[in-house]
Amino acid sequence: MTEPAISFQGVTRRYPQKGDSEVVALHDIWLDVPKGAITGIIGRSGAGKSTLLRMVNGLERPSTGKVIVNDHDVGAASTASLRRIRREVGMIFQHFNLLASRTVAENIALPLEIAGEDSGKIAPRVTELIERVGLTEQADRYPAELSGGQKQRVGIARALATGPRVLLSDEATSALDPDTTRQVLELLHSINRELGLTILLITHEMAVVRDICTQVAVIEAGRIVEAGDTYEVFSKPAHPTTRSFLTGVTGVAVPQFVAHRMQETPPSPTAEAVVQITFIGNHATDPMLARLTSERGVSVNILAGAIEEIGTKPFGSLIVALPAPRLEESRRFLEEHGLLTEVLGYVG
Ligand SMILES: Nc1ncnc2c1ncn2[C@@H]1O[C@H](COP(=O)(O)OP(=O)(O)OP(=O)(O)O)[C@@H](O)[C@H]1O
Repeated sequence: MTEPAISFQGVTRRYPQKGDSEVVALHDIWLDVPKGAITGIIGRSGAGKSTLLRMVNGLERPSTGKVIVNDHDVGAASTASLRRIRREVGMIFQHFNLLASRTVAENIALPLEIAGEDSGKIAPRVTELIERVGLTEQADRYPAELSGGQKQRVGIARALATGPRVLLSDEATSALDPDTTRQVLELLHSINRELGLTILLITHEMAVVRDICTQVAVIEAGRIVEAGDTYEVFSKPAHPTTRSFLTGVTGVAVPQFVAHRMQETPPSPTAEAVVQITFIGNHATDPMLARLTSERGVSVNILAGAIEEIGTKPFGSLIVALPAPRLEESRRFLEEHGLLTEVLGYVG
């Protein structure tokens, strides 16, 4: 691998609490973020995502270990070199963090003013950035007059103003509706491609990872539990946390007529188990379900399903009902053939 853009080397972050106790927000993190890629860090609330991201621009410092960004040791940087590093690392936020009293153009100009850029150079640079994010008509509007998606475009243009090599994204689409989310992710993707910018984003949504990340790291209780190429991790998720993020990602739901009857344990000896089956790549479910019936004599009832793509590769989910007494045997059969299964409940 070529030199990584960001390298976490044995990073631990402790927060002292009252008395002798402490919170260990990050525990011995080793992670390389490749140059020019889009890397996603996914984890539940409190897993340590923000702490990890904030290490990259020096808003947090490691208690032990090193964070190397474009060859700078950020944790050990002086205030002056931290200022230089921050020019190379842009950041966008869930709630945009725009100044309400400044127009779109003035918000985007701000980092250039702070960096002491010549005033003659600021206006053309701002125009170029506004064009890049598609806000030419909104240049003189104030944040309150913009939609959420437009506000995030201003955030992106502002983060790009000083020509960073790395862009950090802190849940940048969490406050947006699905259509706007898709547009903002497409913009990030095109910036990554056209400027060769390294993007490191944190999210709690696997759909964001599926849509634009080529690399993913799963974080749980301050530890990286799984990391690698997105498609590889999606194809062979080893950790239960990764699997639970994956089974939720297709948005396939149990139909209402089943959902309202579902229970946590089998209500009768003839009950059926409702199972979500997730499949990736070339594992076609149809033959596997047909084989479960023909070879094992298990009848399978399909309740819902959808197929999507990661990059150009298929990724799908089915919800089926099958006889509860045959559940464990059926799950083993499907999992041995590369499908993921999760029991959602039982119906009588
Ligand atoms: N300044 C702080 N002082 C004490 N504890 C902190 C501090 N910042 C974070 N923590 C703790 O560290 C852990 C990780 O927090 P962090 O904000 O990094 O998680 P997260 O994955 O970003 O969560 P969320 O998605 O909810 O933002 C949590 O247990 C949190 O309470």
